[in-house]
Amino acid sequence: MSTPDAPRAHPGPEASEPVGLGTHVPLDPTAAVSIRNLCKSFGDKLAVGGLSLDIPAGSFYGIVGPNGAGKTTTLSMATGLLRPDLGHVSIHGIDVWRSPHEAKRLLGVLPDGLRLFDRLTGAQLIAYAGELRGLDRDTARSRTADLLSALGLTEAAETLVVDYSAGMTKKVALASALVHAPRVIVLDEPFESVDPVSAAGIRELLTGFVQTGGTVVVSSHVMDLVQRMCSHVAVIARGLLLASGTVDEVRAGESLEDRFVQLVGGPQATEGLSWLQSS
Ligand SMILES: Nc1ncnc2c1ncn2[C@@H]1O[C@H](COP(=O)(O)OP(=O)(O)OP(=O)(O)O)[C@@H](O)[C@H]1O
Repeated sequence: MSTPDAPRAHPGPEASEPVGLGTHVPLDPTAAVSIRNLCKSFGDKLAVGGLSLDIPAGSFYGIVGPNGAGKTTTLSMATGLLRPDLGHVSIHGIDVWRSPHEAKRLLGVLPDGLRLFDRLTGAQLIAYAGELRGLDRDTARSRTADLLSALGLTEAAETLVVDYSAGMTKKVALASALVHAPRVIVLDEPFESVDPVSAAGIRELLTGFVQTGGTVVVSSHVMDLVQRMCSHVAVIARGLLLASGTVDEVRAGESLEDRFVQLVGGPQATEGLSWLQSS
């Protein structure tokens, strides 16, 4: 069996066949996140069709794929938010669906489209999230102040979350996911709606987390960002894993964006939109 951070596949440009670990390979307890044969359908729609992946501890792992590829569904199942039809996931060796409380203690999750208690102030929301995760009040408050400062939200600490902009809401949700000091942070599109300065601050925070041994898993559509920020990447499409490994292994000498387009298929034809041409 290959090591957790070995490349899982290097399919050629013509290949878009699913790759990955066989369903018989057991969960890897040394991986930060180990996923085996995850499947999920919504009615007739197969969203995730048997996906297996090991995310090494200490990696900054990007999950990329076109719209509707199954990224959110996979991350939701991997973090205990959505029950899989089939398959297993462990976080540092703890089975997410057999021991959800234990596994969730290790996880900080920023889901896509998260609903927050937006009638609380930013400071109240983060401290509340900390207390829900078992922190005592003083620790929750002092970590809240640290996070507000790190994310540039100190001035908005006493503002109701309902009055936050989209980017500020994203940042306060991120702070709420970090306050209990998880070992693995999973973020679905964390930079959406976030201005470039705030995005740089979030990147710095996440990079620092990885440097101290934590693991970050992030889904994104921005290939350039993933190429610069992540150590590893998995490409998924149609609910299947197409390639995974270190960013350099997956992009194989090309830009990640070019490699991504080769793997998932070229741009959609726009000939049918001739009526949209201005001349
Ligand atoms: N609750 C749901 N009910 C029905 N279909 C769903 C549901 N959630 C996801 N799907 C379908 O499953 C497929 C995968 O969706 P998912 O949201 O996981 O993709 P994604 O890769 O995160 O997409 P995007 O990049 O656009 O956010 C899509 O075809 C989507 O329409």
